[in-house]
Amino acid sequence: MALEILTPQEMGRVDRLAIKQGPLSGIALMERAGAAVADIVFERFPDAGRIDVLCGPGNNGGDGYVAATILAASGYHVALWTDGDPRAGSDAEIAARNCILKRQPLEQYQPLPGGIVVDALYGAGLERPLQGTARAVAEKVGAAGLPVVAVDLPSGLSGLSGEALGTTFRAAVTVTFARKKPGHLLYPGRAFCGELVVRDIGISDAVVKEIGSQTFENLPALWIDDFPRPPADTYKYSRGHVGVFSGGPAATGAARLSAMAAARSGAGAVTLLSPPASLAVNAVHLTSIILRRIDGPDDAQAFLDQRKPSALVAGPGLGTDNDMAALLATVVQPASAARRVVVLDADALTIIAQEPAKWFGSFALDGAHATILTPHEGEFGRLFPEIHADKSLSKLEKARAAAKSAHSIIVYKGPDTVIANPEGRAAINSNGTPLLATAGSGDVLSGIIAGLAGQGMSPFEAACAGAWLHAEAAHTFGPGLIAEDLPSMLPRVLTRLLRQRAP
Ligand SMILES: NC(=O)C1=CN([C@@H]2O[C@H](COP(=O)(O)OP(=O)(O)OC[C@H]3O[C@@H](n4cnc5c(N)ncnc54)[C@H](OP(=O)(O)O)[C@@H]3O)[C@@H](O)[C@H]2O)[C@@H](O)CC1
Ligand SMILES: [K+]
Repeated sequence: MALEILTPQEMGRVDRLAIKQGPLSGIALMERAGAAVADIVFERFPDAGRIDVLCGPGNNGGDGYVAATILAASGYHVALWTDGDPRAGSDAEIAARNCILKRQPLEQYQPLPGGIVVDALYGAGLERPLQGTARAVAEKVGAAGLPVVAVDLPSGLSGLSGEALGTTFRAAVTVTFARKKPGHLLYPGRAFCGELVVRDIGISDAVVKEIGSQTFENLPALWIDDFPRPPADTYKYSRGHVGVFSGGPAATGAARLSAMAAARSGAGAVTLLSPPASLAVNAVHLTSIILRRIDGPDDAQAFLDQRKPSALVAGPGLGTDNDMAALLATVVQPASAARRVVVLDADALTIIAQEPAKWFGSFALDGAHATILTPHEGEFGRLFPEIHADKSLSKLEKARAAAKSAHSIIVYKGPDTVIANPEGRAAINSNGTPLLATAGSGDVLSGIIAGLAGQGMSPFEAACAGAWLHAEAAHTFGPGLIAEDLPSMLPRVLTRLLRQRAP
């Protein structure tokens, strides 16, 4: 499965390399791209009374000329509207020359009921907000509510960031070529794209590989080979031992959600580390989860030394007072011998945000240990205020910059969660659901990630798999979901996932 995500710039390099290596020329690729667009119109709108194809001056417009020619030859009533002439010497100029339809000036276009619009104004080359006629037409089409088939990207949308640069077409279907672009998966771009279809236009996987993209769609193929597979002779502690820190008696539920999620993810043993005041309430609610009293950093250290947990979760319901900061300092120090992954969320992130430089300096990431931070939007802003405020960076680039500066894996949560490591590898999650916007959902995610990392999955892969499983569990439960339901959905999701895996 093709997992790479290409920035518009990388896609340009892929196009050029494919053309250079052959056998397909630029115009041959464009003919395939235009044909793919026409195909989607046939499939999705077989009864369209009228098709208005809007062509810009670049190669995106070139795809439009090709699609218009094919649609007209197939008997559709097609009208062609152009915003200037195609650039001289471009493949679009060849496509326009081969198009027998009469060109009409875009400023004369008026949306008509019953029609559909093919938006081939701007694609990967869009560099600034739509202006003048293009902008007015985008507004008119939006107001008329006509179905739009966008070529490569809805015009007005940044393929790099998913931001609307200004007025933007809103597509029912977007047809892109070879690979997805970040703007197709990052919000608000994902919403502007409607249904996203990726079509092969004859660019080989080898050419894409040569570009060396470090961004991937977060699908099981990205991490399934590293997914925990316990050997037949395993025992509970060799299946991973996760420690989860509980806070005071008023907020114990969050840590229990994490603990249960770690257990349901396959960790062989999970210990809830509880302050004395919370022992009774935690005990009432726990059965298979081990409960251990932790009265300050020395007890925490003793647990780490004796039990050598392979993963820890700290933050959910932890509290933010000085005692908890001292406890956290013990938790995050690199383990000397044991391999350990520490997942930090919620209150732990609040503590860290008070002195980020100090904490980030102590986060090890050397293959044996790793720190994984799972901030939502607000937490990300407090942890990384400068990166967060930098309007020139996309969410993807922000996650990467944060991972580098914090020496950590970052799970930048949201409807388009981005997972990044300090070396620049990143994945964009594409199965998010609004069902996950519910209290306690993040605590479950931390637990799943720790559960997987605790079983020996590489930390970046564990973070990616955790984000995917979390959303999949929500989809599986459906409406009415509360965080408690997520761990109990995991067995079903895992069964489905592992059934697909090759033996
Ligand atoms: N053979 C190939 O390579 C293949 C390419 N393919 C297709 O090509 C598309 C990329 O083509 P592209 O690079 O020509 O970019 P495109 O989006 O058409 O913009 C063109 C120019 O418009 C300008 N401009 C920018 N913003 C503007 C604005 N707001 N308002 C006004 N003008 C604006 C800017 O030029 P400038 O005015 O700055 O000189 C920019 O360079 C890609 O999306 C895919 O559909 C496929 O067919 C596969 C084969
Ligand atoms: K477009």
